[in-house]
Amino acid sequence: MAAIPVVDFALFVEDKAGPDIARKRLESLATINKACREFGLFQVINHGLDSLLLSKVLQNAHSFFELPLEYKCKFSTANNGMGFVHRSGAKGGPPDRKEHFMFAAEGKSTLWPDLVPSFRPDAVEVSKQMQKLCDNMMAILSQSLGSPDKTLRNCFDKNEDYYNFLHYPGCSDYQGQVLAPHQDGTIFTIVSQLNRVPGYQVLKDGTWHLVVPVENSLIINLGDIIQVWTNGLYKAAVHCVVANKKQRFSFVYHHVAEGKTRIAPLPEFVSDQPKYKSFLQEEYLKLRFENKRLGNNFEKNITIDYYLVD
Ligand SMILES: O=C(O)CCC(=O)C(=O)O
Ligand SMILES: [Fe+2]
Repeated sequence: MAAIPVVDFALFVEDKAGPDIARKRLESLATINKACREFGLFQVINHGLDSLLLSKVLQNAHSFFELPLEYKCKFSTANNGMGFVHRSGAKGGPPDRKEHFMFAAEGKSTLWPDLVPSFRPDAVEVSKQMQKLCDNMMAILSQSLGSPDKTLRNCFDKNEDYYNFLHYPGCSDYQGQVLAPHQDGTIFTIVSQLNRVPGYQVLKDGTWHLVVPVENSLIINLGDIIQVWTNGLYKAAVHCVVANKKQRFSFVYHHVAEGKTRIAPLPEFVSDQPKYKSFLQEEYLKLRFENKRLGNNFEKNITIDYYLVD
């Protein structure tokens, strides 16, 4: 089975020099390039996120999700997928066996659970650290494409990130998918498998690969927008979560360009014809959300293929 590469980010974030470091960086960039073309995904260690903070985030998520459903439902907003959502998934298809609590990273309007007082400060702090990692990651991904550091970052002015705490209850009598296969409508998504219970899988050449949680690692999962910018060179990861006997917690950070950003293939990645028409980020997210909510046909959820040039 093809292994999912684990990249040591210390090579990039630490201020070191020397021929050995330069060579290792080039090797890692080649590893990232291959993984992004084949899986749309890789793992990173030494990413700069505070591991103690992530263990507090896990504790907070644990404390919140074990509260009564009635209390958690006070944090449902129902209009844009933000807030608490008990079981989601496209109508007409099986519901996902999970609950989640989603926030806009700017954090303006979402209510915070008063019964878990550390939830908010810890989430705000981890989101700040994630933002820094996103900026570094954009530069590294650009380098991995053989382009200047700012190439991908110059595609948008501002970002509108959001993040999500997920809880998958343990399943003793079910072994299928608990989160349906999908690609994220993001630039990329960073996933922390908080309590290291396996479940996250990625699809490659028709086979699902389990992304085994490595201690203190994060999954970098490319989304549709990088796929469009690179005209299909880098893939958005097709991923799902499968059941585990143990309950599973994850923290997922979605790096997203501001709604008014126009998305189109970058000329440097188009040799013949652009594969995608241009569109607004907000238009795509709205289409995806409405399609999911109306769920007129489970098989026909809107994906990035909607913008393929005929
Ligand atoms: O919970 C996970 O590990 C993955 C969640 C996910 O794919 C998503 O929220 O888009
Ligand atoms: Fe996802």
